[in-house]
Amino acid sequence: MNAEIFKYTDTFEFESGRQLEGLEIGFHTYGRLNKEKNNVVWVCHALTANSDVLDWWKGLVGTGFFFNPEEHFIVCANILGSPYGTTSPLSINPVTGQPYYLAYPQFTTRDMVKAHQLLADHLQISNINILIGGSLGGQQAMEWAIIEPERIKNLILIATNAKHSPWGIAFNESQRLAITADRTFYANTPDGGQKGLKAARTIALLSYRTYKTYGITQQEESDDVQDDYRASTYQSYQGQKLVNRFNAYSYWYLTKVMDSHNVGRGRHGVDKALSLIKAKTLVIGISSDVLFPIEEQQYLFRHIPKAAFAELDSFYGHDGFLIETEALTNIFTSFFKTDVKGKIIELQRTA
Ligand SMILES: CC(=O)SCCNC(=O)CCNC(=O)[C@H](O)C(C)(C)COP(=O)(O)OP(=O)(O)OC[C@H]1O[C@@H](n2cnc3c(N)ncnc32)[C@H](O)[C@@H]1OP(=O)(O)O
Ligand SMILES: N[C@@H](CCO)C(=O)O
Repeated sequence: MNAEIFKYTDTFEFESGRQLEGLEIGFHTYGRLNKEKNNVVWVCHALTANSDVLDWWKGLVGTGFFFNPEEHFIVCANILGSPYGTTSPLSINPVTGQPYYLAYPQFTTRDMVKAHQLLADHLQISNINILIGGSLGGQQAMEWAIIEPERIKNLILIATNAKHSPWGIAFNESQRLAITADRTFYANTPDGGQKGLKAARTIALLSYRTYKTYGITQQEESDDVQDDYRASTYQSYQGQKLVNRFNAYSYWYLTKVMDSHNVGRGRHGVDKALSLIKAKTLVIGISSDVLFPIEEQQYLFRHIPKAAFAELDSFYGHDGFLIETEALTNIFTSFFKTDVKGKIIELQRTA
């Protein structure tokens, strides 16, 4: 299903003060807004996904699943800078008549939320019953719950953090170094930096999965192999898979967005910012996540006023938030049955 496009006719101003004309936002909706306007589920997607959440979060979203279009009005918007319908570095700048590429303004998770707010207003959504996101999606959801505490009733934050860590920034910087080592990145063409992007994705994968994931899925069956290992072709395949559906410029900007994520900026610190959240909040950490270790979600749990916490015990690592839909469904079900503040939801074992 193609994304619908919302065209914003005013000038969009970024947190940095820079401006963009003719902002377009790609989005999907599923189901209908009910008469009481209280059935909205808003999904914030992560780094390279798109607004078709029914496609990439199968098992959680769709008829018969936890987020059910027959019951909920489900909305997902393609994030700023991403190439699935929203204005990105490959879009034409209406002022110059040329694609932006590296002239695209640098932006932040707060700018992403500002774009979501514009779309929510356009769709006449005044209240969001459940706002949910994992990873970069969780960073956006958290920002939104701080910026507009009254609009968000329930908040689900998965495998995410309040301030991007030096470790996460280092992973992103290594990926950008891979991209800029490919000099075609500076050519400003739609396929610029593709070899660099391929290498960058393989670096990222090492942070999304674990020693154990590779051990289980990429183990050689024979002791006699001396080259062309499964783990090697897997890396190469995954890098190319991203190149086939994404571009180096969007990737560059979106990794910078993650780096600058810090809910405490201009708000007297992270703890103070988190204390502003009014939503009933579920924080989920994944036991094997090396990119957003579980301590980061425990921190959120301790500082968000009405929070519950669940640990998802998965061998998939960070990407478990995209894969472990059955365990997530069980956790959500427990969470919505309780009103107890500070509850630790039973550990979910999947592997
Ligand atoms: C427009 C679009 O297409 S958007 C696509 C949606 N993407 C998103 O939403 C982004 C978020 N999603 C993701 O990051 C991923 O899809 C995840 C984490 C959910 C799952 O990752 P996957 O790559 O599907 O799973 P996994 O790591 O098991 O790899 C499976 C793939 O690697 C291939 N593979 C596995 N082992 C090897 C190997 N040794 N050598 C080469 N290829 C291999 C499989 O054949 C399979 O290929 P396919 O994707 O073409 O079917
Ligand atoms: N695998 C995810 C990033 C992990 O947060 C994506 O490609 O969007």
